[in-house]
Amino acid sequence: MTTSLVDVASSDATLRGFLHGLPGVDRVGADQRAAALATRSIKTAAKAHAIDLAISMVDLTTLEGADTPGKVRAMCAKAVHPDPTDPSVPRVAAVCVYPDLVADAVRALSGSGVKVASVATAFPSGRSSLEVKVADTALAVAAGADEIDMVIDRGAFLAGDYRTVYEQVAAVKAACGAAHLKVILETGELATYDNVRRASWLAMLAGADFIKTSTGKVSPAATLPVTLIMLEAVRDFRERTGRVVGVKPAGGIRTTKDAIKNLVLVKETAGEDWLTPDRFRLGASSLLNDLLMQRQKLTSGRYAGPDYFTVD
Ligand SMILES: O=C[C@H](O)COP(=O)(O)O
Repeated sequence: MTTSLVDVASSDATLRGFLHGLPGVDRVGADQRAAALATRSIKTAAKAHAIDLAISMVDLTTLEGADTPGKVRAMCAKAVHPDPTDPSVPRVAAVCVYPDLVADAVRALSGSGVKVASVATAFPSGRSSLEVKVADTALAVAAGADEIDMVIDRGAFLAGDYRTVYEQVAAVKAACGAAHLKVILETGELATYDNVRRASWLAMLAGADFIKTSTGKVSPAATLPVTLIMLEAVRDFRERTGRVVGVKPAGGIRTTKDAIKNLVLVKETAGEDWLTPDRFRLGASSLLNDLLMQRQKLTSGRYAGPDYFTVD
């Protein structure tokens, strides 16, 4: 990290000064650029490649109060072999579950190469003490989670208390040990694009390995302009510090078209370097089946019937 960025977090005033000194986001420009990139058409060969890449980037997610070990085991089987009749379909990147279901996912995925991600830190609201957030994280990691998806304290952020957010992210990062930390900004609650840029930098300064748009519980979730702003942030952060941070849009991504629009955005904003599951994920509970259906349509020329794939 350059000296200037190390110093940024040394006091409340320097942290605030740095975040408020970031260039403002041109709202109209960001909306227009995202909309223009979303209309790019891609050739059939590129589409086949994009679908497999998107499958390999999916964090297959279930975050419902009614989740059961059985549902998680079924999801894990699908994560490893998305289409059991076609071994050429790649596995997904990770499954994402509540902390109490991590052990079930770890058992079901043993040796598969699919990572286990767990939400933590009083997901989705983030309303608990730092002690509880750290314990929530430590328990998920002890149960075998490879990745932790934490939520920021939006109340503190919006009140301008950046120090609290910074310290919470840093403490949770320490509790992660070797596990990777994704920091959820919940952009639908951040009110402005400038805040999305500030929250992205704040999370990265505090140690995030990934920045993630949303919990999936708040609308709007992963919009293209917001993902664009976050991709610019990781690009600029690497330029400034040499450190690579990933991006995970999550929430409301349901179709192959949505996934491909995201991949175009990655290529045109952060660059091709980011087109890998180590640097880009798609958090989604019900995207995978559409990717599988479109993949089959490309290979066989026709769609499978609606009952062909198991329910996401
Ligand atoms: O982290 C992922 C999200 O919770 C998934 O949201 P979704 O159900 O809208 O796909």
